[in-house]
Amino acid sequence: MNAGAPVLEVRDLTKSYGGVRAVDGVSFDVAAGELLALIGPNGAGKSTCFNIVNGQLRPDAGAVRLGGRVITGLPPRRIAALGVGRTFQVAAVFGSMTAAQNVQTALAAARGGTFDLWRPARRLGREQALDLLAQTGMAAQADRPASTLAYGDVKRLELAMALAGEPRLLLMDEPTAGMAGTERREMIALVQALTRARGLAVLFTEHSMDVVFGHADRVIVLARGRLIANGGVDEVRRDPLVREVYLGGAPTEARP
Ligand SMILES: Nc1ncnc2c1ncn2[C@@H]1O[C@H](COP(=O)(O)OP(=O)(O)OP(=O)(O)O)[C@@H](O)[C@H]1O
Repeated sequence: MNAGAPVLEVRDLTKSYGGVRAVDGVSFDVAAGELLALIGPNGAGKSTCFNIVNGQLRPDAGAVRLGGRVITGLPPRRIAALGVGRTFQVAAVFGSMTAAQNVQTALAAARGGTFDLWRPARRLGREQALDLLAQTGMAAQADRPASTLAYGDVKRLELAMALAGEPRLLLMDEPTAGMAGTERREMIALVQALTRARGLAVLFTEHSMDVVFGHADRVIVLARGRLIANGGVDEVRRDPLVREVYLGGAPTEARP
């Protein structure tokens, strides 16, 4: 990695679906240890940006660099192996496996193998899995089948699984979706603590504005595929254009 280079550099990304320009000349960076929120109205282009960064979609133009290296157009598995993890709005875990076995599966996948419940190898990675579960507040749930876990715990498990790949960059689709009050605040505080402790770069989408403005280090705002703001929490919250198109507040001034 280049000394001082951001973990993620997105430059002039453009992607159209037929006549719809879903992402239009978008550029931003994410640094190590930074929690960056990507917000915008429905259809603004957030998922399209995520899918380009992790290789599920090819942009029409523009570049994505990870640690200074161009990764645009590489297949998703390759990009994951280079250190890009992702968690989804609807968690993807195996319900019949325990929490620990789910993390062991993720550890095995990160090493390019498979986890076999029925062979002696089933203890492989258990200690490391337990460590990751402890880091996400799930130590007491390690041996429970994932199907019996509370919703918030499934999201914590998914986070432990994402960390199994030792990502440098973690993309999180609405990490607190479906959670209320205290659980939501605890989840984002956990993500924030892991970001700091591991020097992770985290890019997350989120519809809860209390989560975004209470915890993000910086906020970028998309509207109809264009980046309309990029700055600190207070700066973005006060931005008249952001208020007009997204936050629903009265615009205080027009922009050229
Ligand atoms: N596969 C597709 N085919 C055609 N149009 C698409 C496709 N995927 C997305 N779009 C369009 O591209 C635009 C951006 O969509 P995208 O899903 O990236 O936005 P988003 O900000 O993630 O929205 P949401 O918050 O609703 O998930 C929208 O107008 C959407 O209808």
